[in-house]
Amino acid sequence: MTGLTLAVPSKGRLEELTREFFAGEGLAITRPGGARSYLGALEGAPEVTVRFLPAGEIARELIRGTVDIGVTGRDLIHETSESGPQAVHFARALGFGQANVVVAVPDAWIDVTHMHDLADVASDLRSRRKRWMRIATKYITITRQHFAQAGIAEYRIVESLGATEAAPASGAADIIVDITTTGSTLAANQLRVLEDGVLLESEACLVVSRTAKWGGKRKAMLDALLRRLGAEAMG
Ligand SMILES: Nc1ncnc2c1ncn2[C@@H]1O[C@H](COP(=O)(O)OP(=O)(O)OP(=O)(O)O)[C@@H](O)[C@H]1O
Ligand SMILES: O=P(O)(O)OC[C@H]1O[C@H](OP(=O)(O)OP(=O)(O)O)[C@H](O)[C@@H]1O
Repeated sequence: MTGLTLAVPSKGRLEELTREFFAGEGLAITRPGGARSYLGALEGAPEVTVRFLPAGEIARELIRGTVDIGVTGRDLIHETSESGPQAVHFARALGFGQANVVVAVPDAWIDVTHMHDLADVASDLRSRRKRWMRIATKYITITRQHFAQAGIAEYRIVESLGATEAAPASGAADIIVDITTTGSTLAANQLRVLEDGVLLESEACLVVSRTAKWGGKRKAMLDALLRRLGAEAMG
């Protein structure tokens, strides 16, 4: 395989803005097979094959080395695997898709303002109520990593794939780890971000796989493409 594979979001909030980014750099994405086709091209860069994939799949394939370059959220690289960030090179932040992964607690927990307060809540629940503190999230890897760093081990994750903010009020969990942009969903559900509760600041990025095979002419092609896209070379 001598050409380069570029994966771009096939749907969701990053799709349109990714298309605008490439067009703005003079390398418009084309989809000769029509809207339902999963293969495309970059106008003016015939060495590149475009693949249309969901953002989460792009993160997985970049880490595995089965696509060379991709556009996905920084959070999805961190969430896919703890070693994900080492398997890729973040070549350029794209200025859209901004969101923070945060720890939020019910507004009513007035004494709980920092991560270290959660450690107290967790051990209190264990010793007095004989149960674990429950965290609703779809960000399991990021939650485990940051709670371990904060020295908090007494909790259980309740996996939540949608409407995570509803979990504390419904009794499905005590607190949440989720993404927020404007904060309005958290506020509408009477939840508050801890003062040191921003676990990750994310945005859409142009990402290069370090685990792909970079022999032969492919590294030179990559360097040239990154230059055209105003992105940082992979060292
Ligand atoms: N308000 C937001 N809520 C969720 N994700 C957001 C938000 N703002 C930006 N993002 C980013 O968008 C990316 C998620 O895109 P993705 O296409 O997987 O999800 P989506 O647009 O919600 O579609 P779906 O959930 O239907 O798969 C993540 O990198 C995430 O950080
Ligand atoms: O801080 P805010 O600006 O309120 O945005 C945050 C919310 O937006 C996203 O949900 P969305 O409604 O897009 O649904 P989805 O996660 O299922 O795509 C995210 O999961 C949060 O619930």
